[in-house]
Amino acid sequence: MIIATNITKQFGKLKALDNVSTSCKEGECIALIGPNGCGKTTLIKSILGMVVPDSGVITFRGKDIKNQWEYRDEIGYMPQIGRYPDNMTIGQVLDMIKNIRNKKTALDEDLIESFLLREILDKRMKTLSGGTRQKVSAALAFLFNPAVLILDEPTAGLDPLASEILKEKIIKEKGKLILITSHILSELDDVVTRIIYMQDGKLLFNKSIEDLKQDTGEVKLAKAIAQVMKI
Ligand SMILES: Nc1ncnc2c1ncn2[C@@H]1O[C@H](COP(=O)(O)OP(=O)(O)OP(=O)(O)O)[C@@H](O)[C@H]1O
Repeated sequence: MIIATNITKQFGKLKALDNVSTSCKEGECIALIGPNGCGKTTLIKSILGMVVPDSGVITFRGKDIKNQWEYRDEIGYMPQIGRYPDNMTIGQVLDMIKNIRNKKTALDEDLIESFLLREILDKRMKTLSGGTRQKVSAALAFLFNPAVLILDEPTAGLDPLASEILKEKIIKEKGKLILITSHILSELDDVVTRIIYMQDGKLLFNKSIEDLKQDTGEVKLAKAIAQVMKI
């Protein structure tokens, strides 16, 4: 569904992405992990067309995404830090995005309900706590029932109950392509089917969970990855 081939992106002297290649299929839930600054968000933003790679090709359903935008209709994106117009209320933000997307099919308002956002629709974005802002971002990512979900640190800032609600929602979306970055590996245990580990802009390994657990003899994802990193 998404294929990245030899993607390189340099910011000044820093190689944020160094010849990264990978492919992501429908139905996969891929965890993109690695230390701070290893290039995860840059890779995600390259897929979204928010960062233009210096070289390499990214295709979506077989079509080069360069200078394209329609493919983004099929993607729900939850950024690490959602930025919204300060003076707009949650309700106005939701309406604005609905207008921009102008989608005729049914909306998925599960998260609006389960995060109880409907009760605070008239709260202005500038007054929201970090976690509530994250809930708005999550609700927007799922709202248009996209075929692809790209979630950048989705549970950062969410309380345990909200994290669990979001995790349950991700599990419910099985069949879609889900790309998720997280530093909290224990959270990904029941969700993820494949792990991509990045370091210094390079893709260090790319393995299915079964292979990873079999290779290491570990059941817990965090321990399995720790084993691989020691080799
Ligand atoms: N627009 C930019 N201009 C300059 N440098 C950038 C820019 N965006 C990212 N970088 C740098 O590229 C590197 C990769 O950043 P990126 O945000 O992709 O890392 P990350 O793996 O997502 O990190 P984290 O886990 O902290 O979210 C970092 O060193 C970062 O400072």
